[in-house]
Amino acid sequence: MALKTLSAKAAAALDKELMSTGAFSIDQLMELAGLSVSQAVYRVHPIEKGKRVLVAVGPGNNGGDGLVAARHLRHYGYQPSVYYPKRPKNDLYQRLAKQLEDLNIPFVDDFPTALQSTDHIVDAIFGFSFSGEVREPFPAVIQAMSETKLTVTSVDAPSSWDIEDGPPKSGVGSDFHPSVLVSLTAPKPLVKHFRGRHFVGGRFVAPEIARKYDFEVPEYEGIDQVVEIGPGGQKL
Ligand SMILES: NC(=O)C1=CN([C@@H]2O[C@H](COP(=O)(O)OP(=O)(O)OC[C@H]3O[C@@H](n4cnc5c(N)ncnc54)[C@H](O)[C@@H]3O)[C@@H](O)[C@H]2O)[C@H](O)CC1
Ligand SMILES: [K+]
Repeated sequence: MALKTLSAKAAAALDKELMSTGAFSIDQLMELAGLSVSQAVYRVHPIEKGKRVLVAVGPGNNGGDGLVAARHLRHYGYQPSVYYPKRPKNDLYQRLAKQLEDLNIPFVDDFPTALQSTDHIVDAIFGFSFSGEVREPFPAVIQAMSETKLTVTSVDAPSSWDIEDGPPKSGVGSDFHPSVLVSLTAPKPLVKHFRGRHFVGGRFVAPEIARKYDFEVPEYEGIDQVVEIGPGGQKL
């Protein structure tokens, strides 16, 4: 039996509800989402496999999750670097970036070059609000992640994939198949096209809210912030 999926529309509505009637702030949700991502990276790519992690950060909250993950990874002993070409002026993102600067985490300008000297990649470019064709400057980044032999961990969605229909039929992203996916709160319909290691994270949903949105909160163990499930969302 597979976990129920959450459409892009339902995921956005859930986000809104958590931050209104749910009484969460975006900072809290993003902190827990990014913490989940850092734990998934620690599981699939323990430090002994190489400390360098390149985090590709997009302009929205998916990018924010990536910034948080980079901070936690640094505290675990990794050496993250961050590609962050479109920085919103919003106070939250500025604070997250400042926290990384204070940890001496380098910001890199050229993603394909930075990819030559890393051990692992985190794709935090786009999540459930992505639509249409990938706009500049991200096509070259998606292309580089499609071609690399390194493990790519995608946050919530492989960036460039349609949230309902998966990889584009042609062009940028059509051959992007990350090895790892961390679905936040619940898998999105695109997971039917995913073949790698799959985790669910975002351990902050009350049972009542999950019931309302018709998805299941997975059975997290102990203090874990992620649960590994099957590629298409099957329970393991
Ligand atoms: N409840 C949760 O699970 C939480 C999830 N979080 C994360 O938030 C993202 C969704 O964030 P949102 O800000 O709504 O959008 P995105 O980051 O997916 O992207 C929006 C961003 O991207 C630009 N954009 C859209 N399409 C394109 C395109 N074709 N080309 C270029 N740019 C594009 C758009 O303009 C915006 O700037 C979710 O997936 C989770 O990762 C929260 O962190 C916590 C709660
Ligand atoms: K992503």
